[in-house]
Amino acid sequence: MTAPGTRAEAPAGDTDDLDVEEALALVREGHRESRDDGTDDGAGQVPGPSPRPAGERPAERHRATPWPRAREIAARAARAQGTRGEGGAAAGARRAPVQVSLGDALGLVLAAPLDALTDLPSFDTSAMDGWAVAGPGPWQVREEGVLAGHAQPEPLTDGEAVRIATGARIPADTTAVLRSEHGRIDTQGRLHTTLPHSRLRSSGGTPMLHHGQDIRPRGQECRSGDQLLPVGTLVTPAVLGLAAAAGYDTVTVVPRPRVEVLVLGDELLTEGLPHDGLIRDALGPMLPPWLRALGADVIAVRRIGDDARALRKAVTGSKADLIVTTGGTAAGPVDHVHPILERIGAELLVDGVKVRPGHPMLLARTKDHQHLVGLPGNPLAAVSGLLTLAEPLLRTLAAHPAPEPYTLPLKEAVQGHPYDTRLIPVVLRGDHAVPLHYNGPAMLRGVAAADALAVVPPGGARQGEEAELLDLPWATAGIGVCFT
Ligand SMILES: Nc1nc2c(c(=O)[nH]1)N[C@H]1C(S)=C(S)[C@@H](COP(=O)(O)OP(=O)(O)OC[C@H]3O[C@@H](n4cnc5c(N)ncnc54)[C@H](O)[C@@H]3O)O[C@H]1N2
Ligand code: MOO
Repeated sequence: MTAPGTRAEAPAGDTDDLDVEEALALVREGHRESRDDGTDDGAGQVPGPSPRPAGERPAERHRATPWPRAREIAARAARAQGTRGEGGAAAGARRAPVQVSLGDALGLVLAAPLDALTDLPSFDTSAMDGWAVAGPGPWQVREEGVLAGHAQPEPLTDGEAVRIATGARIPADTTAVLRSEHGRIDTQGRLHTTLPHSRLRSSGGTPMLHHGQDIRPRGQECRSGDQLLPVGTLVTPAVLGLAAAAGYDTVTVVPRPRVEVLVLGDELLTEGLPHDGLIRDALGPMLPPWLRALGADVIAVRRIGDDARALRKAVTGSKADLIVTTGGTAAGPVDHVHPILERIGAELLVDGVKVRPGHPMLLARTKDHQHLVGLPGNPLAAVSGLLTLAEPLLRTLAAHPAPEPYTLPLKEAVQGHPYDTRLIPVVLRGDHAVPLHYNGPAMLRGVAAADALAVVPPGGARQGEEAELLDLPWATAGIGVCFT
């Protein structure tokens, strides 16, 4: 299969390729070989297989969910709201549909069909600038012309013409519109057609325009009440245009899922250079726009530190449909996410995923109509959790269709994890996915230059092997479109 969009069509050696080369050079610089002890830091291509990856608790392997299954669970979890248990019937109590103005509807999904509120066009309309004519020519031309937006003009009588603009109302008894480039007015003020004979129909030896030519009849596109678009349609700029043309001021849509981000960790700085063991918070700036690109309304970003009580209060007090936490998912002394979830009686739907990076990610139902995705603190592991758990869940909540899966051959072999799926940042060049370096769990350098993440199955992938790709939102939709 080929990648969607223009990337696959880019001919080798064009300027797009230069951009990609620059990106590749950037992320390849300083390339080091992977360590062979299985604790690769990701600066090299990929780690070698490791029989027991560092830091993994033995019990975790039993609990961890295979990566494809984790995505399915996340996608279904939002549908099963109101029903305890992961499977839950699709009794999906989604939030009630809302009416929003056209200006606020972009990127949302129609919750009611878009039925025409009027005929389109709503009156017989001239398709061209020229003359409305009645009967065969030549025609006597009226003094007053008809412009778009004007009142209904007087009916024409046979042998009469009136100057008319594109979009203007057609006078009653008009037989055709003669385009301005196809007419000539003689010295007596009579209009003649200059159309070549082959374009004319003969009627009783008199040349005639085709009946109805260049007239858009009322209801040509739709009649009032016709369904223009079904429930589930994504509101694009074209849908906004159609809705406006069909008489809508507001549309009924599935509301944006409300998301609250809780950033955990006492070691995080929000400005300046890292110092004294403190580091910059990379997730606070990254997650809100990324979540918005996934269709969410980010209602709050809170910094909780490593304070268990504050975390509990923030979770239990949240009005969001989805709470996203960062860090604190592992088993360290200040990793509070699991204990808090247990204490508040949350139901763990996914507790660890067989994916690298990001295996400690989790998904819980905190209460009816509310879920929590726990992203690991390592930044690329957090990206992995975002795409594995948050993206499918938000997609269901927002009623967005699942993207069509697609694959591309890998330009280079990628070593795999022995048991787990790997997600590797890639750039898409021509019809190949080129794996990027700096793909370690704590690194964003690779993904910041990437177009997509390649899904590498347990055991790895050979050079030329087709790999499933998860597009990054800005690589397909453009930065201006998707962050509304
Ligand atoms: N005993 C175990 N230790 C660890 C395991 C494990 O299974 N058992 N898993 C390792 C893996 S894999 C990951 S990933 C991390 C996940 O850890 P947490 O989710 O608990 O995250 P933290 O410990 O809070 O942080 C990990 C790492 O990431 C840095 N961090 C945290 N938040 C941010 C942020 N907003 N911006 C930038 N960097 C952040 C943090 O300083 C740590 O360096 O656990 C392993 N350990
Ligand atoms: O391997 Mo972790 O899941 O460092 O990201």
